[in-house]
Amino acid sequence: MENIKLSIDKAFGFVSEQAVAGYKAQVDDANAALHNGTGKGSDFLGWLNLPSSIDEAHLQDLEATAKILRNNCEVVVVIGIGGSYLGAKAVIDALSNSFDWLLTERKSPVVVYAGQNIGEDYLYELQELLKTKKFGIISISKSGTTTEPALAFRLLKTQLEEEQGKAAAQKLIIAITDKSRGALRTAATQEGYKTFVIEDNVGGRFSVLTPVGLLPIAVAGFDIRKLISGAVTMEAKCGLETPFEQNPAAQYAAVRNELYKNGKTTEILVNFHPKLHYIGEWWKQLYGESEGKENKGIFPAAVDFTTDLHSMGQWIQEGERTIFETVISVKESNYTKVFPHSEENLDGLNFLAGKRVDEVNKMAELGTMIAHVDGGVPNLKIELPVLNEYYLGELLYFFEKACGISGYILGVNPFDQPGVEAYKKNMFALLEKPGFEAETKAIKARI
Ligand SMILES: O=P(O)(O)OC[C@H]1O[C@H](O)[C@H](O)[C@@H](O)[C@@H]1O
Repeated sequence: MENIKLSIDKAFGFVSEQAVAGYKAQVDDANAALHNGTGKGSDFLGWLNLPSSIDEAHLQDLEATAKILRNNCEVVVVIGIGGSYLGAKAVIDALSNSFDWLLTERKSPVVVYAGQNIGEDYLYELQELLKTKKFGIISISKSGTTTEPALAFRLLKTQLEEEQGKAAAQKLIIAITDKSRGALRTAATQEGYKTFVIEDNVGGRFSVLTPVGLLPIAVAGFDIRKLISGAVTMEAKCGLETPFEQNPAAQYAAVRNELYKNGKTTEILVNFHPKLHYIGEWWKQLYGESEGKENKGIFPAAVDFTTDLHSMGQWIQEGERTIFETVISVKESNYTKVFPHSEENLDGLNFLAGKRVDEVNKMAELGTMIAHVDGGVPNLKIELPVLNEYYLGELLYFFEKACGISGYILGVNPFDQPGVEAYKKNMFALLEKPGFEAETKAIKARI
């Protein structure tokens, strides 16, 4: 069976193969530190052996819960922010019909999201729409105290209870949170919601293969067993037994650190498949929060090609030479669409007649890679044989493992995010949250 494949040879005009190979000892140490729990943040390594440790009872519980929502809801609102929604959205978008919400003969509820912003119009419009739909809620927050999802949950819980009555609403709300701490846990216990636990040792951005990602993905009708099975394959392939040269996570971690050392301070994750946009968003959180600290870290950016070649393409081709690209390429499309011949040939496109759309896309991909490498942009490539649950599972775990190794090579703790607290403190001070009196006074004096 094929696996996702990493190619790093198009970086070698910019950094030497020898220099990348020279990371072997460091990478092996980093990988060992992860597996032995001897590195920074070692109390957050629950994701490391997670795929292979998921048991049948847990899967059945997830599937049974998903079934209740699938049978009773036209719309399921996933409430969460950051790691508490990006993984689910990335996988669901990657696997869904591009026009999912317009499909009339539905087999699965439409999954929508809330609590990932504080948009008043967004929440108003969502609530208006939900007045006409049978809906359920999956409320996700590891800490159980994050403002954005808490706010959305209060609004939507109230709406559901008013529309359905408290007893019926209770059956349509699932909470995924800490086992004992936080306001969401308190509410779940008090109201008797079905809950799933996010273990202490799994950070939000590494939680896609916990119920945080798995339940919404199952609700959307996708096969979480295949997703996990792909992740299990990658867990073995990126494990301690695999030598540096054959370990994709080790190779990716090594080459991106060497590129960084040589002034490539921004990594752009590229896709040529519109369904992968949110894989880029998930990846940005994973690498941004893991590596961006102590005044260092590659800045993670993402683009959708060919769309963004007509906007960001100029900058990438000729702007500051501090970037490299990591291209996610999907080898085989799921469907076939062939360009027809035209007698008039008014658009001059007869040279494409008989070719598949994907062949044009692939030539765009190849042409872009050559142009960008020529223009001074190192290119890495990750190829998925096809877009399905299994290879997405491989991809997600590959990125997680590489992130852990890469963060250790950089010398940071890849599993904390102290920097995100600063805005929260200011927001609470400005909103005069009880307990923030001194901060309120201090910040008001500054504005
Ligand atoms: O799941 P929660 O505790 O609500 O956290 C949601 C997100 O917000 C936080 O501020 C962190 O920066 C993220 O790492 C986290 O994924």
